[in-house]
Amino acid sequence: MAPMGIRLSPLGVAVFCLLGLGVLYHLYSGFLAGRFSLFGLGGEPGSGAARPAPAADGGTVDLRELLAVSVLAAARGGEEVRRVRESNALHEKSKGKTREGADEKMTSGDVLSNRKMFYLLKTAFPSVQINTEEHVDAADQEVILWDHNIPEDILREITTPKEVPAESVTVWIDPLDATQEYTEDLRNYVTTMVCVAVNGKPVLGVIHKPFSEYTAWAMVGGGSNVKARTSYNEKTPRIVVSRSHSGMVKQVALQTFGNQTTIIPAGGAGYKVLALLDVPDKSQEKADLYIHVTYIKKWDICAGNAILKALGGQMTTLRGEEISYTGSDGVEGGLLASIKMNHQALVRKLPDLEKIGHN
Ligand SMILES: Nc1ncnc2c1ncn2[C@@H]1O[C@H](COP(=O)(O)O)[C@@H](OP(=O)(O)O)[C@H]1O
Ligand SMILES: [Mg+2]
Repeated sequence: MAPMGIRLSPLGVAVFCLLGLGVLYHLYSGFLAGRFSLFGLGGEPGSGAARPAPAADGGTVDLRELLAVSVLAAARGGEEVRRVRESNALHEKSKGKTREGADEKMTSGDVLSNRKMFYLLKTAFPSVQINTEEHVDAADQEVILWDHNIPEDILREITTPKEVPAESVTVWIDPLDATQEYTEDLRNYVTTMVCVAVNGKPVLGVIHKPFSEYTAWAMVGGGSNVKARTSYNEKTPRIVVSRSHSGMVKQVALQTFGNQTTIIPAGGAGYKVLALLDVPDKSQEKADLYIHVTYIKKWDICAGNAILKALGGQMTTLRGEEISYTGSDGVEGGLLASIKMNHQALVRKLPDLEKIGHN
């Protein structure tokens, strides 16, 4: 007999215990951990407290938080890129040669931007795989803390957290796209980029222009701060192509679309994707298609691929194959990027890369 005459039936006690166990399981499976980090309980803004360590199994990450950190990382990296350019202390080096024999350049802008971007993302999300264009010097670590602030425009577009398993995530960083043009002081082509792939599919993309301080971001199935233009010329498209790794791209473009087609040579894969979109930056040229025929790396293209995909466009190899953003760094089959067009019809028009000898 319980106090005050309340009788506890054995069945009631059993149901109560089962409910209690259910609640404990829910807590243990990380539900609250995700919510706590979302509301900043993992570290008060500016307190210097790091995000709580992930669960032993890697736990989950919130893609909305990852987007906020990616936008911040692209901007912080961009500050380094600008500072180095303005101080004129580029310390230009060659990392080696491309397959076509061009110098693969690296500058202090690439190295310092890489350090900021990598450590900002790594400190906020220690359990995710990060692939970056430049070597990360472990002896030169920097703990850069995220203040857990999610910018207003992201909160407005993406109204709920999006949790995914940490082990499904691959982050790709390009700390300075268009390094060749950076060394030539062609500042408008330069971008910093972050991309997040989930199970190899590009899901988040950030492209930042350090010299005009414009940032485009998008999440597939989430939202974006950039959109497609209202119309594109599919018949005689203006085609944006590489100015420093062009290979046979002009011949391919003219052969496919005829001599009336305008070719726009430009630096940077990030810049060329922005050329397809409705970007307010006045110095940004506009094009209808982006074609690349030589070898290229995943950090150069993943952010653009994610943004195009989020806005209903596509980036594929020239044969129309999807690109998987896990595993190896390189992409062999060239690139075709389009939006508001019949992408597969464009693929059918293009000649086979093998037949044109790759470059
Ligand atoms: N054939 C090739 N081999 C290696 N990297 C290439 C390449 N073609 C393009 N890229 C890289 O892709 C990015 C865009 O190229 P482009 O400006 O020629 O369109 C540049 O990145 P980085 O500047 O980050 O090195 C460039 O180095
Ligand atoms: Mg690059």
